[in-house]
Parts: sequence; structure tokens; C-alpha cells
Amino acid sequence: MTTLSAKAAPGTTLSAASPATEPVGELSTAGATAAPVLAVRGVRISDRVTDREIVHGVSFELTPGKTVGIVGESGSGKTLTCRATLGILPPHFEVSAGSVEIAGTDIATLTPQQWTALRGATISAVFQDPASYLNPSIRVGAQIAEVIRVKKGLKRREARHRAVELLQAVQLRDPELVYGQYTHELSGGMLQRVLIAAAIAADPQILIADEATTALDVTVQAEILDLLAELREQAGLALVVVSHDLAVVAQLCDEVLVMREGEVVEQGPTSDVLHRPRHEYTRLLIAEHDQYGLEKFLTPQEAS
Ligand SMILES: Nc1ncnc2c1ncn2[C@@H]1O[C@H](COP(=O)(O)OP(=O)(O)OP(=O)(O)O)[C@@H](O)[C@H]1O
Repeated sequence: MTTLSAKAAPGTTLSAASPATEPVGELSTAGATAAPVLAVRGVRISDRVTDREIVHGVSFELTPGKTVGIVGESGSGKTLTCRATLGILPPHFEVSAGSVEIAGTDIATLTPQQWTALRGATISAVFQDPASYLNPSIRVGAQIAEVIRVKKGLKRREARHRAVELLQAVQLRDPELVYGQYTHELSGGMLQRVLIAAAIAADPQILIADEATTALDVTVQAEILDLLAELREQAGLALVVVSHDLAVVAQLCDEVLVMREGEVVEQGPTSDVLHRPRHEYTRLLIAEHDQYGLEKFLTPQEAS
């Protein structure tokens, strides 16, 4: 398989940004030894029009090769938190308190041009419903090649070559064939892989996956989660994984934030949250896991 890195030049075989050499353990303590690529500090999000606060303070740090999960029911503020981090809050929403630092830069200080340079190249995202993020009338490979051309400054030929490599890296069989296909010719799982390829095309350090596997069946979902884990290991990507499904988060994440109605009700290393949940809502999420196999992360007693 083609390997990827957040650092090295396209087309080369790359080593990881050495997550293996970092201490294994809780994100919050590991963060003490490596500079965070993403630091979200006390972020509150308000609706300017109604003057209503919707997200009531979210904090976490992310270092290369690590994963933070945000879990919670629909409407709990997970997506708004991600969008705040990406600088793409919907109109009339604002970060009313707190700060977000990406690779050491406070995003409140960024000009629109600086944002454009940062998106894709430093921080990138994959959302649910990949078809809506791809143009149905342009071959999917050409769309990835365009990202590479614009963001990495590669010539058309090189960008095409790199796009095929990326399609291979996200484990699409026959990447040359997929390159020339249109969205309607691909399954949901294939489209999600194409979108991940586009999201990592400019070698970001941070990838936000917001319900990226929710629409997929359980087997494909597991494959995509494995792929994200592999990219994290190989390229040292830092991941933010958002899901309403605790099993998804359990599979990938070092640290979990449990959100409910805009509030972080519980936060800690994944194993602590799963094995010693302190909040009743977390216990409820654990009890409701049965569909996706959280049981493999729990002891028989906890799973029952
Ligand atoms: N564009 C918008 N316009 C108005 N309200 C919004 C908008 N986006 C989010 N909200 C509101 O903000 C709150 C938090 O929404 P958010 O999308 O962050 O939740 P979520 O946890 O990601 O839920 P889901 O899993 O359904 O995406 C909800 O009450 C939602 O109705």
C-alpha cells in the first residue's frame, strides 16, 4: 500500500511522524511531552441572533498520532464544535468565549487568506454524506487532483499520479479505474474513501471525521475506521472523531468527550470513560451500544 505522511513530499514513501516513539497513554498527559497540533480551550458557541449559548465550554488538546472522540446525541453540539475548530460556523453563530489554536496559531487572528492556506494543508475534515461534498459531473480522481494542484502546487500530471496513489492509499481496489469514475458509479463506502483521500491530499496534520461512518453499514464502517487508524499511524495524523456511537469512539480514541445539550458531561481517557463512567448519561450510552458491538471493549459484566 502507498504510505502517507503529513510531512514529506508527495510520491515518496514516508515514515510516520513518529507516534510510535511517543509515550502511549492518556492524551492529556501525552500532550505534556509533545506540542499539541490542536488546542481547544473553553470554547463556547452562541447564536448571535437569539443571544443563546449553544455550546457551553469545550476543551481538549490533540498531539500528532492521537485521537480525541466527541460522542453525544443529536443536537448536543458536536458538529458546531468541529465547525468552530475549522472556522466554518454557520451564519450568525460565533465563538463567544475560549480559543482554538491550530499548530500554535490562535485561529481568531487568521485572515481569510490565512484560513484558505490552513484548510486542507493543516486541518481537514470528512463529514457524513460524502456525495454532497463531491461534484457529480466531474470524475472523482480529477477532483482530488485539483486539490493537490491548488494546495500542493503540483503540475497536472504529477497531481494525477498523486491522486491515484491516494486512492490506492485509502484502499480502493483498481485506483486507476476509480480515478475516472463519477460519484453515481461508486458505493457509499467507496465515496467515503474518496472523500478521505481528498481530505488528506494536502497532507494535513489534523483530520476531523464528523459522523464519517454513520451512513455506512457496519462492515464498511469498521473498514473505514481501520483506514483512519492506519492513516493516523502511518502519517502521524491527529484525529478528531465525532460520533453518536460510543463503539466508534471506543475503537479509535485515546480520549473521549461526552456531550449533552451543549455541555461536556464527562471527559477522560477512553478506557476510564468506558469502564468507570461517572455520568448517568455516559452509562446510558454504554447501555445503548448493542447495535455496533461496543461489547468487545467492555468486560462481560459491563456489557450486560
Ligand atoms: N445552521 C444552524 N442553524 C440553526 N441552528 C443550528 C445550526 N446548526 C446547529 N444548530 C443547532 O445547534 C445545536 C447543536 O447542533 P450540532 O449540529 O452541533 O449538534 P450535533 O451534536 O452535531 O448533532 P448531530 O449529531 O445531529 O449532527 C442544535 O440545537 C442545532 O439545532
